[in-house]
Amino acid sequence: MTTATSTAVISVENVYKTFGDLTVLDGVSLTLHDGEIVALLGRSGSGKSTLLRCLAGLTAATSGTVSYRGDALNGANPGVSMVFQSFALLPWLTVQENVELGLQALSVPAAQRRERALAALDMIGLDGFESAYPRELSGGMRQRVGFARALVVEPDALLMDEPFSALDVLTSENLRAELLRLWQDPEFPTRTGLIVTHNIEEAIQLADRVLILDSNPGRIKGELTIDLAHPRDRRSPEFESYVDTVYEILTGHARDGSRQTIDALPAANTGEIAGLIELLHHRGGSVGLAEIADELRYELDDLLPVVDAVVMLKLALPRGSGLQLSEQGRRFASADILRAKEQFATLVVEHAPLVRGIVKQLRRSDNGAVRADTILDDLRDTFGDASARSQFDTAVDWGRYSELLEYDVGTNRIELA
Ligand SMILES: Nc1ncnc2c1ncn2[C@@H]1O[C@H](COP(=O)(O)OP(=O)(O)OP(=O)(O)O)[C@@H](O)[C@H]1O
Repeated sequence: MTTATSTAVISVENVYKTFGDLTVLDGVSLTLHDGEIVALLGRSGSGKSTLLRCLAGLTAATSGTVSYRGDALNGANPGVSMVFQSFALLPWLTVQENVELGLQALSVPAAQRRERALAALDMIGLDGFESAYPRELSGGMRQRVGFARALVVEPDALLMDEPFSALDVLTSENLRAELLRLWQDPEFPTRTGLIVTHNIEEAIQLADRVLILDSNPGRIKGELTIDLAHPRDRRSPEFESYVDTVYEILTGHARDGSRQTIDALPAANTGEIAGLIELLHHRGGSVGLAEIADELRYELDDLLPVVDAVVMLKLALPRGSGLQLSEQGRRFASADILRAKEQFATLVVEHAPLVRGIVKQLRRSDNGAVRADTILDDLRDTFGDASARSQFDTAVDWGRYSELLEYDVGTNRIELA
């Protein structure tokens, strides 16, 4: 991995991508330079995979341009290979045949295909597994095949969509380290890479530059150059300080008001919310998010909705890269269960317009009850099919806990508690 030069391998200029009414990418621009590894971080649904597919030319942007070495793409990007979270191997082909596939598409003669596939398998530590079938291999070995298949064509740039997230911690650690070793070898032909990940530490460990994507709609929210020599020590204060900075950017609340779903409930249940407040209370009221994630072994996508929820309900306030318990939060943590529920009800009515709206609807109805389907349909109109169910589940959970409402699955009715 060398210092990035200014030669652009892939450029994305002002790309918009919509699916029907949903704007997934909203004017995204980025350049992938020769010789650099870039990590793309963002919450679930922020459009990371969509952006990666635009770079690969697998999805056309609704507007804006994607160029490979100066030429605007019109179809698949000829300079890239991809590695997927799901490995995407063909189960009826051997390891060797899977790796040869990419070369077949390039019409490389059979003898050369065989030779190059063997060399790629050797390089990635799969020597001896040529005739195995994917089902005979562990997840880590299968992903090695995924890497060998992508690298055998010696692509200009490697695009990776969460390549390690289906692997256990040790296996992914091991494969990441090997990939870094390959990248540091000056003979390694693929010099440029983009990796989509949920994992902040993974991003900082691998990348020269980390881009943070905002959601609803997806925009580049922040960028961080990682100025640390390899191998990078996760426990070093410099590494930890980069982790904190990423959290700060990810949870930053300086938005320009264009969020479509400003009233959406974060997908956090009341058990998690109470648990986080308890943890903050035990820690004297203030904790860094990196520390919380570490302690709870929470992935980014587990932690951020709970953080959003406690901030939304004003139980805690964002403070730099951490959280600070509010006066309300302190009272909530010290209260007995009955008082805690009462307080939660007040906060929900005050700060969660969606739950407040449902309670109002129940009060306006003749008998204090509404069919759950009616509420789900309303949520579909506002949030779309994909998010309506999770909004419903969260609203019901918050409403039940605070004893504002009851939900009977049998009769499909929601009613005032
Ligand atoms: N082909 C499609 N048709 C309709 N909506 C889509 C399509 N592909 C993606 N989306 C929507 O676009 C949004 C962004 O999806 P995308 O997979 O790019 O996000 P992501 O950041 O990669 O998410 P994750 O981290 O969960 O993989 C989501 O709301 C998703 O439902």
